[in-house]
Amino acid sequence: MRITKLTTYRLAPRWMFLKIDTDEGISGWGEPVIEGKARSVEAAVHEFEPYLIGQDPSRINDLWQVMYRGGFYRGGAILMSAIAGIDQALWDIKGKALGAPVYELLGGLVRDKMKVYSWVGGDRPADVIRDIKRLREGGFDTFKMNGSEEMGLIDSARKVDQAVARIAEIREAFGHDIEFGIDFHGRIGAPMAKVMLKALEPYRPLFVEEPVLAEQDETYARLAEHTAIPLAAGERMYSRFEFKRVFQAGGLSIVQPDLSHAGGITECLKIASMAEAYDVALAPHCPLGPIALAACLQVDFVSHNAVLQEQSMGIHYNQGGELLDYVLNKEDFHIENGYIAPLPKPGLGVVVDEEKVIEASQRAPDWRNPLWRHEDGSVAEW
Ligand SMILES: O=C(O)[C@H](O)[C@@H](O)[C@@H](O)[C@H](O)CO
Ligand SMILES: [Mg+2]
Repeated sequence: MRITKLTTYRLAPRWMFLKIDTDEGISGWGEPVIEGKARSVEAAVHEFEPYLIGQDPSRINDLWQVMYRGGFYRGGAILMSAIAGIDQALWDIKGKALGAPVYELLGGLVRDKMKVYSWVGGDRPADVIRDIKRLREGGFDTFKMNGSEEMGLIDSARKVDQAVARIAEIREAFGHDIEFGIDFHGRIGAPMAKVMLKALEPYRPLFVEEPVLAEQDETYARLAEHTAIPLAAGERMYSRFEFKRVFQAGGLSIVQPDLSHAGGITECLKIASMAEAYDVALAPHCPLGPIALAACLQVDFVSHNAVLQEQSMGIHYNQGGELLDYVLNKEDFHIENGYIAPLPKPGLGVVVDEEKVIEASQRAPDWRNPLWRHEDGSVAEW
């Protein structure tokens, strides 16, 4: 079998799908994207074409190394996302060619069902309690929400208290019938992270995510010494070479590689195994589309340390497109009591509605993340 063609489709809300065709009529789908920079990833995917066209798609390990090492310069959000989507599509082809779901090719299931959580609230969260009530009716008992709005490197007790009061209210409304993680998007620097974690501790969140930015990963170990709350990060780390630093330094209890950002299934399996050796849990990041989610699930279902799976149903980013809009086998993605079963179909397990994808890609918006500024006019982390 030989690779004949790579076709990319940018789609609402902020996704990109990749279709890889072969000369034997089997095609695979991947989702290479960085939110807000879809066109850059698209260019990177097509720059890999000369390395891929005419090659045997079954040699995923070799093609991965060719893409990673063959260009001299490597790593980073754009290149690793391009490799990620290509890698997913190659696994999809392999599974379809062999007539088996990818998790079977990886040694088989390590669990029967995977815990998923739901996002609640937006970037400036309000009405969270009402939304949690609604989502609980759909079976969810685990949630993630943003922890604060913009915060200065040194900021007021008032701002900390505001953020904490909301969490306190949620805990009081639901007691320990629900679990929630709090995502700070790196909005608080190291000095305020210490204050915030201490104030949040009595409310026992499941985890606190990106209390500080990934580029300050040396801080995680110090923060972890001051808090009993498990710390999570990883959506902005792109390879095992970056993850190795946080494993060695310690501090993270949960790593969150993104299957569409960190080199795909091939790379994330390795990151998952490294995490297991350090007793660190895995919770793949996935505020993206169905192919990205299917790729995450392949890794979850073969990784003993996978504890939680993010998914984007109803997420505030999904404006103009929902998780299953381009999926024909929607029933396979059914979530029951907060769990999803292994996707049964060969390959990644997603039957893509290609006609709809082609049609919708004609009017794809260019999603951009908001630019926030502090009161004094300086740029804030969003
Ligand atoms: O944990 C999450 O889902 C993320 O922090 C998510 O909110 C962002 O990564 C967003 O996708 C950036 O455009
Ligand atoms: Mg996050």
